[in-house]
Amino acid sequence: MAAVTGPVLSARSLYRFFRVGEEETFALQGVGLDVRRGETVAVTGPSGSGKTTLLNCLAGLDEPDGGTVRVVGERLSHRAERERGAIRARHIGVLFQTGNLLDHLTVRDNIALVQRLVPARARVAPQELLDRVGIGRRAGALPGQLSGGEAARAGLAVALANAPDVLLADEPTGEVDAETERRLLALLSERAAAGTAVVVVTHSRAVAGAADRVLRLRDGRWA
Ligand SMILES: Nc1ncnc2c1ncn2[C@@H]1O[C@H](COP(=O)(O)OP(=O)(O)OP(=O)(O)O)[C@@H](O)[C@H]1O
Repeated sequence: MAAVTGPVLSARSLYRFFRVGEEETFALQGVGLDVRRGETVAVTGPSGSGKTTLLNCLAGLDEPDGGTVRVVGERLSHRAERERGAIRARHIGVLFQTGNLLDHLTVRDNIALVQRLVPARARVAPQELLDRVGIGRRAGALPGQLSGGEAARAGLAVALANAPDVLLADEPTGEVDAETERRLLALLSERAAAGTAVVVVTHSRAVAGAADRVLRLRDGRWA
């Protein structure tokens, strides 16, 4: 792959609005963001300020109504869903609150499946990833057999399975205790040191404190 100079994740002037009946919500109103390799950006903001909408657009899971998203120099926005999916599989690890685990596969097989989607690259074996997030002993469990905190950690392991260029995480430490949060933060900073650009939506002071930059959204704009 050609060396990428400049930001590995770049968003320009993102707009997104939703209409439900007569009601219009302007969820994003001209948001831009550049994240470099190895950089960790924390996004905070009150409920309804647009954090999840922003992550969905950055992940190519949602199309902005205006603006562009580029990942590793490739345009992600305004192209077919199939193409977005291929770019996401190659470059982006996603951990959202809705979960990224398939219910009928064990935790270990969830990681193995994601790893089979893209050609081999420098990545960590499933068991080692699970050991790192502290749930190595639950590798053979089905997602439905995990506690909330264990499921969050399994989700992070899946998101990191392909050593992504970009990690997008929505409240990755929302349901874990302080000791587990420290462990997950150590893993995130290790991945960042290895070159991953990390964007994390969080209400946690510890997570925001560990980030290189903290950005605050309010009513769909940077505050
Ligand atoms: N699919 C949708 N249809 C209609 N409105 C939506 C949709 N998704 C988001 N919204 C609205 O857009 C605004 C931003 O929502 P978003 O989920 O991005 O906020 P958030 O900052 O992530 O909130 P929270 O911290 O509560 O998760 C909210 O007013 C929300 O109701």
